[in-house]
Amino acid sequence: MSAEWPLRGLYLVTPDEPDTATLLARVGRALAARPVLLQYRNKLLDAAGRRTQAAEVLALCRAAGVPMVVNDSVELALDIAADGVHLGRDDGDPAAARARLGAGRIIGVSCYDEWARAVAGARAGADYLAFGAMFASPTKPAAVRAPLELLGRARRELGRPVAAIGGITAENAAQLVAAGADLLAVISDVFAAPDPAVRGAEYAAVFRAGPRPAARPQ
Ligand SMILES: Cc1ncc(COP(=O)(O)OP(=O)(O)O)c(N)n1
Ligand SMILES: Cc1ncsc1CCOP(=O)(O)O
Ligand SMILES: [Mg+2]
Repeated sequence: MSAEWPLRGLYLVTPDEPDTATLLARVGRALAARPVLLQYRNKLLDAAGRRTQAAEVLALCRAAGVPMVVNDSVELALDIAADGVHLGRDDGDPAAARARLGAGRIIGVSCYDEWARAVAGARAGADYLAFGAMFASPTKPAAVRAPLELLGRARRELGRPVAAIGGITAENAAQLVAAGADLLAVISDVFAAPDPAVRGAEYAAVFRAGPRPAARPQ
């Protein structure tokens, strides 16, 4: 499936949940919040376990009409026919990923706090550029922190949707959208909530108040 363009809204990223039934129940609730994108991410399971979970989460996303990208692995994205991939600095070259995945799939690139990575990611054909951690992250406490100003600069100068990640909550989300974030990538605040559907739905109001969407890259 193709993503609604421009990409703008809640971007859910799955937690490291080893029990697949538990994960699927949480993802099912979270999808009711109507995220614009979901990333399957698991840093604990082996490759076979990740493949099983990713394929099942993808089936839920398809039923909900939500595009799903896979963290770290172009191979896994191709294997399960996911909608794309998210790549960090250790996950391979975005231009090579584009050559393998073709034009229609989504490629997201981690830029951390580095402007040069964002410029290179845009040149390589990334569909969105991700910055962060914006706040202290319960999931990744050692993640480098990125300044808020990078969001607006990337939005103005690079013509790609800008994702913010790291420690985002429904309470601190508005300042990120006001600063230029198109996508808010969230793990704990939604998936650790008593009901991910209720918590996820709290993000919608933040986007209604934010700046206009970035133009689609050519
Ligand atoms: C939307 C989004 N932004 C950043 C990341 C982090 O990617 P990476 O640096 O490769 O770290 P891991 O997620 O692989 O631990 C992300 N996954 N998603
Ligand atoms: C993958 C990643 N990269 C930077 S922070 C982070 C984790 C975000 O999770 P949370 O929303 O729980 O802070
Ligand atoms: Mg990675």
